[in-house]
Amino acid sequence: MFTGIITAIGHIRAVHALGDSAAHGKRLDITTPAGYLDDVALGDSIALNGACMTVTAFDAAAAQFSIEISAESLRLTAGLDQPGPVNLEKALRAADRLGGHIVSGHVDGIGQVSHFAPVGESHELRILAPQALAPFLAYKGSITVQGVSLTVNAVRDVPQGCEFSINLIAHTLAHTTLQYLQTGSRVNLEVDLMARYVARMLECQARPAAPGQTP
Ligand SMILES: Cc1cc2nc3c(=O)[nH]c(=O)nc-3n(C[C@H](O)[C@H](O)[C@H](O)CO)c2cc1C
Ligand SMILES: Nc1c(NC[C@H](O)[C@H](O)[C@H](O)CO)[nH]c(=O)[nH]c1=O
Repeated sequence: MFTGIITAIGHIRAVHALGDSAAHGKRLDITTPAGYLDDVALGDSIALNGACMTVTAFDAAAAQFSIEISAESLRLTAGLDQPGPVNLEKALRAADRLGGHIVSGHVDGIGQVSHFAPVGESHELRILAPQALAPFLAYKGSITVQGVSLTVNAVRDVPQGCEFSINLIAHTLAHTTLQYLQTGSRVNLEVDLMARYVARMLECQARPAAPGQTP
């Protein structure tokens, strides 16, 4: 479990093939700010751009850790197959403040930036999401973009899917990789857990109960 409050920007320094075909995953070597791994142990979960990964090796003194990403996870996520900056979040501890919203670390879909420009003292970010995620996007609902917990300010259905808009404050840009986004950038999306349950309840209510089924 995560909250979507990014705690550091790391860097994917090396991407190693774990086999010689597309069915194989990759090992990523990631560096972090000094001290970031001091409370991390082998097997801990760290989200990379919103995708939960398991620490398979680490050197806290060198501020470096490795994860293995499966071919399946590579297929379902964006940007984790190449060197570059990544948003990092360690898994939630019971005593932590829930500053964002509840995030599982399972990427639900890949969106594409359709607009990113300054507006007043902040920035407007618009993202085109796949049609399958449209039922989970709502005005003032929560969404995770590249692992960052954000508030949806507008949603509209378009022929290619569902476009939503977010207001990004300077603090969020400065502390996340969202500062590097451009029109056309692909981003990992995770929809709000509550929206997922509401959609499922509505789906079940619309269906007649099976014979012998009790409420
Ligand atoms: C606790 C947890 C740990 C995970 N660890 C890994 C991992 O080490 N490697 C991987 O390829 N996928 C892992 N996943 C799955 C990965 O996050 C998922 O495939 C993508 O987010 C796409 O939905 C993990 C998921 C969770 C919830
Ligand atoms: N909800 C919005 C946020 N939230 C704060 C960020 O999640 C946080 O700054 C980031 O994870 C770094 O720690 N920020 C926005 O700019 N816009 C929102 O709607």
